[in-house]
Amino acid sequence: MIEAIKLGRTVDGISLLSEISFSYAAPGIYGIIGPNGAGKTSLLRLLSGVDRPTSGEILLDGKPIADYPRKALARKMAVLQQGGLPPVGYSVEETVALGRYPYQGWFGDEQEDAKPIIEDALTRMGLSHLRNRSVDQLSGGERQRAALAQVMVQKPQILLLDEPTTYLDIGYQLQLLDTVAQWQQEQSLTVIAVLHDLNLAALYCDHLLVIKDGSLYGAGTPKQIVTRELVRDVYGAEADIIPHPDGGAPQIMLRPKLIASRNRILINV
Ligand SMILES: Nc1ncnc2c1ncn2[C@@H]1O[C@H](COP(=O)(O)OP(=O)(O)OP(=O)(O)O)[C@@H](O)[C@H]1O
Repeated sequence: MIEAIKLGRTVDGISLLSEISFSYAAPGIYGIIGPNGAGKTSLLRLLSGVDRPTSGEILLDGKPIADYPRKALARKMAVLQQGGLPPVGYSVEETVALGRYPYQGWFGDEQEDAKPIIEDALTRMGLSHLRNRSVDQLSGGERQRAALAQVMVQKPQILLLDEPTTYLDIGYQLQLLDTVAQWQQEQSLTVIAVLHDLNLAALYCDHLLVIKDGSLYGAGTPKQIVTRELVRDVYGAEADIIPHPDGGAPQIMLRPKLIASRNRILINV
């Protein structure tokens, strides 16, 4: 269980986040949405323990996150950073294996045999054939999949994802989110994901948190949250909302101001 209590963060006198509270007790996929600069990444950095809140606190299974030693925290929580892995010169397999560090002693030894765990992650992410390739020779999408394989072998209970579909084409966006959703169900994970694409957020998330100007704008199921009013108030855009044919998740049909007149011109050409 992860609980945020009146979280706030101020940097150099500027408030980035204020009074953010929520509590995720059950496993599921929890999305964080909001416009550019709203404070989504800042919130994720607080949840992961990278940054400290200037007010409020985060409890992980009832204990303040700041009280967890680094490796103990890493056994509970893994983070897929925005942009995935830095392009360092390790092979894909070595990079994925780095995810086992919370289980290793001083000399890199560990009690469990990690090989099958690493093998499983490489297979699931379609990386087996690239195992010996240097990470800096991967495409952006392959690097993102290697980053997910790395956090998979970390075997967390909570997975934080910051824009996991960046760099991915639509096929790989679905593949990555399907993998996360399957993994979430198999392991009863709590996934907290910052997502820009509202249609994907509505399709994959059980619950959405909307951040606007550093404050909580709304929270609820995708059907409650993804509305015409949200698109207008939060993003300043006009849209129709259409239920997805499979399951009815709300999907956004954007209505740019110029498109109607532009279409008329194109029809006349
Ligand atoms: N260390 C910092 N010092 C000062 N301002 C910061 C710092 N980190 C972030 N900000 C500012 O805080 C605001 C929120 O940033 P954040 O990255 O959390 O937004 P975001 O919702 O993730 O945005 P995006 O969707 O564009 O990635 C932005 O205006 C950003 O410029």
